[in-house]
Amino acid sequence: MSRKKAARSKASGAAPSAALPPAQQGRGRAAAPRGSAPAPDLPRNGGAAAAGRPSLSSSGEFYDLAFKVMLVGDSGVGKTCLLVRFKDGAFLAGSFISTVGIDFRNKVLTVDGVKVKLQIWDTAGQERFRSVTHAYYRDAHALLLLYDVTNKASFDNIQAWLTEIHEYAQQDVVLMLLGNKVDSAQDRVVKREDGEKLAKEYGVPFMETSAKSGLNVELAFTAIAKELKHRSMKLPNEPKFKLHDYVKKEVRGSGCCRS
Ligand SMILES: Nc1nc2c(ncn2[C@@H]2O[C@H](COP(=O)(O)OP(=O)(O)OP(=O)(O)O)[C@@H](O)[C@H]2O)c(=O)[nH]1
Ligand SMILES: [Mg+2]
Repeated sequence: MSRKKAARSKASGAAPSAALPPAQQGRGRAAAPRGSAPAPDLPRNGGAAAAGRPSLSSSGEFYDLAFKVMLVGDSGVGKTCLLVRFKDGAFLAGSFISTVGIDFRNKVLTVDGVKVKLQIWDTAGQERFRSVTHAYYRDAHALLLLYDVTNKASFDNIQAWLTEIHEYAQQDVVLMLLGNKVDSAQDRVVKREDGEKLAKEYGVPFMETSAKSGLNVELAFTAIAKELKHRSMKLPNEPKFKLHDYVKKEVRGSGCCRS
């Protein structure tokens, strides 16, 4: 199978739900040594509170399903800022503090009346932490792969990231490509059409985001949560959820600033 075809095949298939043990709730950081197994060990089968028994998150919120989402991409593309925007509704302005190792935050969303907890792992984009990141891929139910629209190299590296994802992530992982920092219109070097073309080539949903303005940030995580929820609890007579169609319908252009 060619790399492109292989990467494309990852975007399809069913992702199971997962229960998070209480120890993995809340916020955490783990800088695993080279090649070691990651701290979180989320079951890929079985589903959280699968038998209608909700679990309680560390913030006191009940949830029905829990999934692990990973943010990946070059250093500086805005992974940490995207997570902070989603979790806290704020933008981390000022000097850039590169992530060391790996960090996570939890957020519970309501998706079609179901409480879905996302445990979101923020990885370090720097090359020297790559082996740490590799160890976490296998437990991820979804991956948000980011590039920076003001940084051509980060876009050119997307193919290498997809190869890595193909190598280390589960075959049925939900994948989405995000072109971040669209608020910096004057510094843009990657056109939206180029992002769309690449995403189409690999068969993955795509949207442009801004951690600064909040554009499409909520949507990116909600779309992932919806896809994972639908894969794990398909109700009888419920129409099939189509992630690509949902993203196309809901996505906002960079001309406006709605989150
Ligand atoms: N204008 C603009 N700047 C952003 C945006 N997102 C992040 N930044 C800036 O980009 C820099 C890097 O952001 P981070 O979120 O720390 O980048 P990262 O991908 O987590 O980087 P690593 O932790 O090294 O992998 C910071 O100076 C942010 O303020 C955005 O949407 N718009
Ligand atoms: Mg970071």
